Amino acid sequence: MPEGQRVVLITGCSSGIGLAIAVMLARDEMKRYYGKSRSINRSTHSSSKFLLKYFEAAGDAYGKTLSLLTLDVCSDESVKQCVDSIKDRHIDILINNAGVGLVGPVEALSLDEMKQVFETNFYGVVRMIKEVMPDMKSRRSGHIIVISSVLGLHGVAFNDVYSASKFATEGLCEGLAIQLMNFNVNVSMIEPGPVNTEFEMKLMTEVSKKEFVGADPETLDHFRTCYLPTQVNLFQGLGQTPEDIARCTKKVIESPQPPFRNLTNPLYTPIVALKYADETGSLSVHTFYHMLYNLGGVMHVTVRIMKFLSFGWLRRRDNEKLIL
Ligand SMILES: NC(=O)C1=CN([C@@H]2O[C@H](COP(=O)(O)OP(=O)(O)OC[C@H]3O[C@@H](n4cnc5c(N)ncnc54)[C@H](OP(=O)(O)O)[C@@H]3O)[C@@H](O)[C@H]2O)C=CC1
Ligand SMILES: CC1=C(/C=C/C(C)=C/C=C/C(C)=C/C=O)C(C)(C)CCC1
Repeated sequence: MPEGQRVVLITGCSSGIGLAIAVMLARDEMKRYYGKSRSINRSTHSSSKFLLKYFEAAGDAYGKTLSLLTLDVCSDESVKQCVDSIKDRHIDILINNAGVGLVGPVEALSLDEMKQVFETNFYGVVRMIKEVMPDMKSRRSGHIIVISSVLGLHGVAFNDVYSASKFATEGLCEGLAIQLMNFNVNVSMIEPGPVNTEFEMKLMTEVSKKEFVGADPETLDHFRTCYLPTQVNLFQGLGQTPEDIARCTKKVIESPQPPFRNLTNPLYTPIVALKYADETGSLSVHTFYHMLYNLGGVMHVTVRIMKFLSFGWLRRRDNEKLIL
């Protein structure tokens, strides 16, 4: 690896945001990054299909500034093997991106499903950090990045467990960010709203297969006729691309003083701000209730309201360029 290059380990690169970040860093025109990306983790995945997509996206960066490793963030052994396989275990930037979603009424979800979400989204991050952080501390240099979510900052109906896993990760990292300042190690959260990746498709496929036994008919009706159409409209109306998130992540990596919190979607910022505008929580709970149950059927109106609200917000931010 040439002098001055920084080693980046990104988890969950077979698709979406992880793949976009890996490709963007590997193609850095100044060749400042050498990427180690986690590849195939499960037998359910068609590895040849994935590799084809990966090679296509990486182009001639593959093998030069990008290579693939196998990693399952749910396995202690796999995490250790992956980090051990890197020369001198030297990782400058760890990007925790691997994650899974879960939607549906809580009473109809099994504890096993919930544990799997925490195993990946929370303990997966804990495992990676435990393996990489001690070396960063002793070198007194490093950057830990987590692809969190706006759902790590506020709850959304029927996303309760996914949101809880991201809140847990935010709590973990907020504490670490403070401790690690003594060791010159930075911690940054990237907090996207909806992003158009396979994530939503995977959720919708799961939903179509489930009967949600245990939920009463009224709740199930709210889920199917209010929530799901709202989610679809929101992804269409406000969804960012994985490349948008990759650009934001690269900007955070390259910042001399990387911020801890990084919302990626200015259109979504007012939604998050509601929570902080009223410390009792009533403002956000009541607003979300009305947006879902009274305006859900006309979600395009809600999206317009969100764009309108963010317009005032954006005028105060001189570096954003947005077409509404
Ligand atoms: N899409 C969205 O709207 C948003 C996504 N996020 C977050 O962004 C991150 C990336 O999601 P996104 O790109 O959208 O979704 P994708 O489903 O496209 O990508 C998720 C990636 O995580 C990998 N992964 C899942 N489980 C494991 C595991 N046990 N070990 C290693 N890798 C694993 C998947 O690999 P494989 O398929 O092989 O299992 C896949 O590469 C997630 O943390 C998600 O929570 C945050 C906000 C919004
Ligand atoms: C229903 C509903 C909402 C839905 C938000 C959603 C569905 C966000 C999804 C974010 C994702 C998928 C993040 C991934 O990490 C709003 C806008 C808060 C307004 C109130 C009603």
